[in-house]
Amino acid sequence: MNLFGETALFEGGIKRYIDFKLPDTELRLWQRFFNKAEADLYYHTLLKETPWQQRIRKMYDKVIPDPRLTAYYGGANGHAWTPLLLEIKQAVEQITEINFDRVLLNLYRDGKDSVAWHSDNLPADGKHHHIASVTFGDTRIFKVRHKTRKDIQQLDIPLTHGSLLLMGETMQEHYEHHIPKTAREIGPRINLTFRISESLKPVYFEGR
Ligand SMILES: O=C(O)CCC(=O)C(=O)O
Ligand SMILES: [Fe+2]
Repeated sequence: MNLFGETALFEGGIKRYIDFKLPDTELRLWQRFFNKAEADLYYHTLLKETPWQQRIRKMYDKVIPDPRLTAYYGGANGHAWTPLLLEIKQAVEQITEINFDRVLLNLYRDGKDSVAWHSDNLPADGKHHHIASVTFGDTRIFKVRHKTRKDIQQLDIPLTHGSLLLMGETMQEHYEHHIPKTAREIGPRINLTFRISESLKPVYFEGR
C-alpha cells in the first residue's frame, strides 16, 4: 500500500513527498513519514538503548576510528532485532513494498561526526538492492553526486526528524553520498539504513 501515492503532498507549505527523478536511478523522500510523537519516542529509545560502538578501520599501518557510532542488526553477524526496530522496519516495508533483512544504525553525536563520500558495499549476492534510510534527531545534509556525469547537479537533501529516503537498486552503482561535518551547534542524529543482504532465493519444486 502506498499511503501518499506518487503525488506530492503539501502540509504547511512543506512538501511531504518528493520524487527526485534522478537519471539512472530512483530516489524518493517522505519528509514526515513518522509524526513528531513517534519520531521523538524512537529517537530517545534508540539513543539510550542501542549498544553504540565506534568502529575502527585499518588503513595501511594507521588505525582510524569512524567519526560516528554504529550498531548492526539482523543477518549472520548483527544483533538480534528488537521489537522497536521491527516496528520501524514494518512501517518502512509497508510504504515501500520492499522487505529488508538488516539495518545499520549510525549515531552522529554532534556536528563533528560525519560520513565520507561513498557508495554502499555490494551485498553478499553480488547485486545492489534498495536501501531505505530513516532519520531521527537533528537535521543533517545528505549530499548526492553522480559518479561520472558532471552535467547532473549535486543534490543537498536535508534529512529531517522522522523522514524516510528510499534509494533505488542502481543508486550505489551510479551515485555516491556523504554527510558533511557542520559548524552549527546541533544535537545528535540517528540514521537507520534498512538493507537487503541477498535476493530471496527462488524456490524450486521438482516436477514428476
Ligand atoms: O547517515 C546517513 O544519512 C547516511 C549513512 C550512510 O550512508 C551509511 O551508513 O552508509
Ligand atoms: Fe551509505
